[in-house]
Amino acid sequence: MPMGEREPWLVYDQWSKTYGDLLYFEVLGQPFLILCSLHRTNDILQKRSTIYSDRPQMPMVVDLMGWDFVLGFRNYGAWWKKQRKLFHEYFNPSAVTQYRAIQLDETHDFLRRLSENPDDLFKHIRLHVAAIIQRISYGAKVDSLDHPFVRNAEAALAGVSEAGIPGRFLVDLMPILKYVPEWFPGASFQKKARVWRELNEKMVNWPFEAVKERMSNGTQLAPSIASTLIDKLPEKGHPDREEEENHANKLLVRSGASDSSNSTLQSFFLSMVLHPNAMKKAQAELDRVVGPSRLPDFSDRPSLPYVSALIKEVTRWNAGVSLGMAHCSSEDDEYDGYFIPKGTVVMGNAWSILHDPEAYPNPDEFLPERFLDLKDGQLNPDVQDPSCAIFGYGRRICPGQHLAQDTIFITVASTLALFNILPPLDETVLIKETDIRSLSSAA
Ligand code: HEM
Repeated sequence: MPMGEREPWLVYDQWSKTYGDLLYFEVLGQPFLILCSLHRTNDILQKRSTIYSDRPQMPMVVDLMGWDFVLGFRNYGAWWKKQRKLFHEYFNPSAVTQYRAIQLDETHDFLRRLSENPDDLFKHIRLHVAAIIQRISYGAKVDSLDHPFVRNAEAALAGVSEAGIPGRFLVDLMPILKYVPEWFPGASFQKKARVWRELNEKMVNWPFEAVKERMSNGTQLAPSIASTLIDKLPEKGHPDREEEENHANKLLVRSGASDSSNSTLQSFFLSMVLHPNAMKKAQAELDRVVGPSRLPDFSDRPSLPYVSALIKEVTRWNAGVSLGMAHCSSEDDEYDGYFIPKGTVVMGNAWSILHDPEAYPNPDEFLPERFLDLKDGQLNPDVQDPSCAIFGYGRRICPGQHLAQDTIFITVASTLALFNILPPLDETVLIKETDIRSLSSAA
């Protein structure tokens, strides 16, 4: 497959070297604007966020599959603002600290699974990320990918991943087709949309209804965001009850499903296989700070600058979400002498930003040290943090980033404290052998 199909950010990055950091083109009359530097994302998506915070039309995903309620796909407006505010209440930097005990506990389960069966690394990562988010959202302990909530959510998300590929369905290019009935010859996309919509509705309602039921029969033991939201709902029969409940169960959908923490953790394992020296330096720091008789905790984070630098370098070097989610302009605009029409699809190219040699000398090299002040070994605040691009931009910036950063930190630190990550012994798996280090009794 040519590079452009799988990795368009690399193509845009190459184009930007010839044509500049502002790329504009049209496909079948649809204008696209690709921003290939932090200067451009700041100017457009940040400083002009009042008109660059909408999402592009996606008739298949949004209208036919019913993803219109999901914060990430919702158009910029009153419903989105209310959801976003509610999301912030439960996922702001101080709110997420209350979930750390869950993250720690789930990380220890992850380590146990990894030591029992290292061949299933990718499955363990998926389960780990899903288990944390399900427990925080619904108070449900999930210990298998076969858990019905997880299976259903993964199937629903697989649908949205397929349908979200631009041009995959003709209806995205000709929205009028959304009115064609399912029985009409050639309208098989309607049947697919119906099946995915059903999975989707189940993903929204099923876990939330389960919490309601457990609360009413007194079996909801663990607190969760869902139970807090349900407690705060107006009394039954109150005129606002339906709308509030609607907001409450939709809030958890993005968080209840999988997220990009998955790809970041995969990228971490890959980076360690390719860069054993960086792994050894992080392990030496863990040995010094945490010692051999316990596993790392969140309180160790300030004393682990090399581990923090290594995590930043993992996200910079191989950014999993290089084009992020597309924004869309809601008004005509003029910028730097150029006219940008209303309805332009705008994307920040995180790859270009995170491989800018001005900000990161020798950008293709994996060098955690670039984030450290070499005089004292502490994190250097003057080096651009990769979170300026990996979590998106402006008003749409990822509201789950604080939770994600905690999950990544505790998983990486604990894994490095316990295991050596070795290269594959054959080409079918990423790591064939994990070598348990000195802490095997502590997990
Ligand atoms: C390493 C992990 C993660 C990465 C790299 C990541 C990255 C992103 C990116 C690039 C966007 C699009 C931002 C934009 O449009 O400019 C986004 C949106 C979003 N993310 Fe994350 N994310 C991560 C984890 C999470 C988690 C754990 C949650 C939930 C707890 C979450 C919830 C959301 C939501 C709700 C949106 C949509 C925001 C909106 O459209 O207003 N993310 N994320």
